[in-house]
Formats: sequence, C-alpha cells, structure tokens
Amino acid sequence: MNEPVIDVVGLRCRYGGFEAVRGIDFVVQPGELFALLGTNGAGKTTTMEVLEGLRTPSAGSVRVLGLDPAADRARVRPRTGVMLQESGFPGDLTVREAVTLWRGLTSRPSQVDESLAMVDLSHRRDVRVKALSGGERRRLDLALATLGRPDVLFLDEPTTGLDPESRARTWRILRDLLAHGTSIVLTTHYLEEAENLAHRIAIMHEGRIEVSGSLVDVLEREASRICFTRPDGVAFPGLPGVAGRIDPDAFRKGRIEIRTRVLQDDLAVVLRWASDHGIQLGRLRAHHASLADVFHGVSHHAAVAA
Ligand SMILES: Nc1ncnc2c1ncn2[C@@H]1O[C@H](COP(=O)(O)OP(=O)(O)OP(=O)(O)O)[C@@H](O)[C@H]1O
Repeated sequence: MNEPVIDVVGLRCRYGGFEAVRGIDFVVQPGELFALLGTNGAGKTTTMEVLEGLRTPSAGSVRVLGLDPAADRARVRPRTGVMLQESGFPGDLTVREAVTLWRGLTSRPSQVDESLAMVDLSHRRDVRVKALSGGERRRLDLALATLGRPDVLFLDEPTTGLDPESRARTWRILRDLLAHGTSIVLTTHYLEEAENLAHRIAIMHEGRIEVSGSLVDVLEREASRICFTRPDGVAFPGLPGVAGRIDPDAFRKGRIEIRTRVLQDDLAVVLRWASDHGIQLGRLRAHHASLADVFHGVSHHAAVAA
C-alpha cells in the first residue's frame, strides 16, 4: 500500500484545563475522501486546525505528506488547500480581485476564469465579496482552496448554507478532484454528504473517535430496520416471532420497529404473519441502517453511558 498522506497517532489537544481531543488515531490514503463527523463540540475543527498546521497538539504525532504540518509548514502549506468554517477574506475586493490576489500566493495556480467557472461564479466576478450571498461566498471559498491544485484539501463544513443545486455542484467538483488524485479531509453535519462522498469515516464524540472504518464497515455496525404502523388491536405478545428486537418505545407510540441482523428472513416472517392474519401493513419500510442511524447510535450510547 502507498504511504498515507495523513497519519495521526495518539493526537491530544488542550485548551487550558480542557482536553478537546483525547487521543485519536487515523490515516488518510492518497486519493481518498476521509469524512470526520461528530456531535457539536466533538473536536473536529480542533483536529482540522492541527492538520492544517495552525495548532500544536499537546500530545501525539501528526504527519501530513510525510511532514510535520506545524514545524514544516513552509513545505506543507503550498501542497494543501484549506477551506475554514469562516473565511476571513477582505469583503471590499471584487470576486475576481480576491481570486487573483490568492492566485499569487499559490505555487501551481489554476486560471482565474477557470476557477470561477468551476464554482459557477463567472457572472459575479465584478461583485464585491461582501455583497455575495452566504452560498456564493462558500463557493468562492472553495475556488480559493482549490486554486493551487493541492495534493491535500481540508474542508470544514464546505456546503453549509448551500442550496441543493450548489451542494450537488460542490459534490461534483470534489469527485472530480478525487479522480485527479487529490486527497480530501472533510467535516460535515450533512450525513448524506459523507454517505455520498466518503471512502472512509470517523465519528467523534467528546474528543474521541467512537466509530471509524470504510463506509460499508461503519454501516454494518448497526442493525437493519423493518418498520410499519401498529395495526389496530395488535398486542405486544401477538407480534410476529422475528429474530430481531422489537422496540417497546416505538410500540407505545403506535409504530412497530424491528431491529434485525437478518433483514430478509425477518421481513419474510412479518409478511407471512400479516398475510395469515389478514393485516394490511401501513407505511411498511425495510432498509439497511443509514449513516444517520449509526450517528444516532453513537450519540445515544454516549448519552446512556454518561
Ligand atoms: N479557543 C478555544 N478555547 C477553549 N475551548 C475551545 C476553543 N475552541 C474550541 N473549544 C472547545 O473545544 C471543544 C471542541 O471544539 P471544536 O470546535 O473542535 O468542535 P467541533 O467538533 O468542530 O464542533 P462543531 O461541530 O460544533 O463545529 C468544544 O467543547 C469547544 O467549546
């Protein structure tokens, strides 16, 4: 296997007496998109800042492109692109001036017009940055982050505030960058974004990685679901004899929700049971766990354990 582009071992970060990141490990391979997900305040941005060389860890080792991102910042920075949660670009410049200025700071700059066209801002090139909408501003941030054709791209919530069309366009741009060999680390609160783009995922909670692995591995952690409206007159003991667990909370709220590792077998049992009893199953759904189910599992287990 190739050398990882990012290698994090035992990373810890403190803000005074508070430890925001509590010993995390992960690697990012070349050409892969790694999604760092987590609850609010989990430590994602802090971790990103360390990867970007903007923050020194209190313990652990971090290598980006084989180098220390803080100590070797002068060598790492030209090969990376960064999109922070809040861009600090001067609002009085026009869009074209902002891109031209930024272009002068990169070692392998793309063309200004090409960059603006990529994010669909060509028609806004003479507008001042401060007059852009929130979504347009986010798209300008992406153009700036990718201007130097980076080997590694750090994106902190790149599609927050974007409408569905702009989000889909951003996804297309990211897929294109991946196809050309760029590695990407992304934080997002949009789980479908990670589900659509990520090769591997880590879910953080209170400074620790609770779940990590390939998208398939992560999704397989949670049981599949069979759900339908509770039929009139059906009591708990009268339910079908499935291998999975029937959720008593959902039952009280008028739904049958079965969590199962044998989706096909249990679905067959439910359908046979309904047919034998002449029951119509309202709002029937049978599906594998989504990333949202895994995420809720992490925050729920953490809350129960606390
Ligand atoms: N400069 C700071 N000083 C003190 N505490 C901080 C500072 N920055 C962040 N924290 C705390 O560290 C923890 C992790 O913050 P961080 O911004 O890394 O989380 P996050 O996962 O990016 O959160 P969110 O999803 O809400 O953006 C939080 O409890 C936050 O309040």
